[in-house]
Amino acid sequence: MSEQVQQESVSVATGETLVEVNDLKTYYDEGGIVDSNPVKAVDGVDFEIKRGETLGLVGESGCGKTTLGRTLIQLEDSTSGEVLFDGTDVTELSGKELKDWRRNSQMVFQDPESSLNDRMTIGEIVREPLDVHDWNTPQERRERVRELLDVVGLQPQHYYRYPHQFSGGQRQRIGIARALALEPEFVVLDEPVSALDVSVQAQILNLLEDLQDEFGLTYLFIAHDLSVVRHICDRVAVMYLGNIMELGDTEELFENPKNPYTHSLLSAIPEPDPKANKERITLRGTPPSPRDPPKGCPFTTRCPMKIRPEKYQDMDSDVWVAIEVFREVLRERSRADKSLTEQAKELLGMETRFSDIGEIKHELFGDLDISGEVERYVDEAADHVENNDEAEARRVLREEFGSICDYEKPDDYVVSDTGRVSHCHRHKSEYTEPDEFVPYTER
Ligand SMILES: Nc1ncnc2c1ncn2[C@@H]1O[C@H](COP(=O)(O)OP(=O)(O)OP(=O)(O)O)[C@@H](O)[C@H]1O
Repeated sequence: MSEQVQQESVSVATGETLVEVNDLKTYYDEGGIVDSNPVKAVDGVDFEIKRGETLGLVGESGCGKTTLGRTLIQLEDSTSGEVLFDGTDVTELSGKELKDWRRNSQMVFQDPESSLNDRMTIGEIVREPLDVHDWNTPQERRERVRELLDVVGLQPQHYYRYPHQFSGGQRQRIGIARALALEPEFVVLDEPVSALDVSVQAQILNLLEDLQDEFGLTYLFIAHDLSVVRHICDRVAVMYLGNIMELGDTEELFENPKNPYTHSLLSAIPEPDPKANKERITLRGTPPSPRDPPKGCPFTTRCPMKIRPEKYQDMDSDVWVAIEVFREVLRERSRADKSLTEQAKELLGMETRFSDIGEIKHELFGDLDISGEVERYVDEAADHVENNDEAEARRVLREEFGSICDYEKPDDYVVSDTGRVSHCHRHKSEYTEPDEFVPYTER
């Protein structure tokens, strides 16, 4: 490690807020398609990142993690809301102010294979941000690059080599050196080790931890590998369909998840001890389209702990699950694009692949003992489907079987002494808490 870089290392007052995010939304509106809804990639999130901490961001593919990371550092324009860095709303910055601020926050990408320009030498790649920001003299820039190569464990003579001459782990070191060139305070690490061999992953994670201590960096660590997150993050945010469902201290959250979605996500981790008798929640179906998310809780269509309407509190779990699946099937059908042929067949009153609702009903309810009342609503919905009015079918079922989870967005509830928050109606005093509730699918 060079002298100069060591002198530049900083001590940070951990615990203070560096980034404050208020009701942030990032929608992608591709335009062009008439009446198409925007993709609500980030749909109203509130949280803070403390100076010097590593905040993990986890969730299934497509839930909005990368978009959120990119929006925080203004690589993506937000639709509304605030991103305050040290109190300044960076969504309001433009021109020179934005360019100056950008030095402060950088990103390391998942795939070191494609994120480095193969036609540039390593020296040029790492120097580029210094050139863009006209940092000091050309001589000092070259010096700085050599220091940075040293800092990330590469050799000064690598300056004139090209990315293809390096292994995946080394290329990620180059990406990290480049991100650190302008001495940022905040770095978004977007799946920084997912593309690497397991043996190399540990080296890069150690490097990131050392650099954090050395330079007082604050990280947003995006990942879908939960064991990596557990190892490296101080706190974790669990994201689903553009929302943060739970956020809190890593160990606490892994040991005792409070939100039904966190429960489901964690129960999917393979148990190292095969004898351990861990409950496994299998999530039904796929997340809804971010163009048309549920009106109430984002997780309502798949939640194994969904609140039932008062009237159906004592309903058999199998019947409840069948109704939920039936509703899901109808939603899925409305999502599937009907081909022009199918639309034509429908207009001509011919059979289409969308007309097998009787079979679906039989599959779901055939073996169950359902009450006359439930049967009436299911039949009514099926009739609407047969008459090509799927929207009406969904409405009938929503009105009868819908609950607060379908109609109202939950608040964020503080669920532990350390300030963990969870986004779920079950934290209201009148309902059973998620961690005391046996999922319907487990009964
Ligand atoms: N530039 C874009 N234009 C339109 N839609 C986009 C764009 N980028 C992302 N999306 C959509 O926004 C949603 C969130 O995507 P994002 O990449 O942020 O999710 P992610 O959680 O990072 O996924 P992954 O883990 O697969 O990287 C997805 O539905 C995605 O298809």
